[in-house]
Amino acid sequence: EYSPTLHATPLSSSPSLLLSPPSRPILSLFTASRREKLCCRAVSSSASAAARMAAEKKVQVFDTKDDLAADLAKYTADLSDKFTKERGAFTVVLSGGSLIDYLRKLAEPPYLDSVDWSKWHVFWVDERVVPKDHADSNYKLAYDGFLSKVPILPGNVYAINDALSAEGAADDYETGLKHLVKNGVVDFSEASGFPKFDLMLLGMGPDGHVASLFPGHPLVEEKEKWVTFIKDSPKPPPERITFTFPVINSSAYIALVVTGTGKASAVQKALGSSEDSGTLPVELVSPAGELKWFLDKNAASKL
Ligand SMILES: O=C(O)[C@H](O)[C@@H](O)[C@H](O)[C@H](O)COP(=O)(O)O
Repeated sequence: EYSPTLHATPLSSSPSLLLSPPSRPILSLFTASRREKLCCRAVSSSASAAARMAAEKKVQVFDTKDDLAADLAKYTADLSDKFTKERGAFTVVLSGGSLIDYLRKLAEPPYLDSVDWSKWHVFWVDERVVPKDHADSNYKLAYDGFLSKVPILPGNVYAINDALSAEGAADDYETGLKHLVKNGVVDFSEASGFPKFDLMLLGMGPDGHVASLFPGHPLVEEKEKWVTFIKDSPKPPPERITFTFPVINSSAYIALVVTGTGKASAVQKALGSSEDSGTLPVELVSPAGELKWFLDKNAASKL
């Protein structure tokens, strides 16, 4: 049995969420519709270890945000089919931020009907410690922009227990994950000793943070916990819970979705042949499985 405290509030009994206006993508900002792969190749040819790692990364740059969203939807739907067939379940980990908007095409044909949504289990790589109907809640962001538009079972949506403190919510989430690993819903990596999610959808901040793992913060070094908490996040709100790097890096697939000029320097550090590479949290994203970067041309402008 799943841990009841890990279950999201049933969506149908959450009137404040149902009444919230859906967050709509501002499509008019994205003018071009022609899809153009500016690059779909390994970046870097230097002989250093870091460059070799970069060369193994898959990087795709899209001309428009709409093109990125179309490809991300196909990528996610293909993995949903694969894991549904292989494991009978598909575990998907969401971030907050702009990522949710890029999932919008999954809630449209053909995916709305072709994806077996009943097999989806949805988690958060990080969550702000606020009520689920609060404007800062990553759950609310995902519900308004994605979850309310697709038939995922409410019992398969694992939000934090928002009645607890940051520390309590992190412990509770980790305990819930342990149950889900035990009953086989979430896969387990024998190699790392950490849960192995099928697909993690990550965003990145302009400072190179992923999840709520910020540059220079000791949480970046966490090696034992699955889920931990932060009370001094430099990005508001300050109190959050977050998956740790060992969990992130045990994933079967990670999509890093990064757009906008404000991210170009961090992208350059992570993927280019920059001298001071290795200092950003995003550079520690190095899964046992596949890592694919989805960039728009602005984020890729310094490569
Ligand atoms: O809760 C959060 O704050 C997010 O999970 C965070 O890690 C986010 O993914 C990045 O900050 C990128 O956000 P943007 O894509 O909005 O820049």
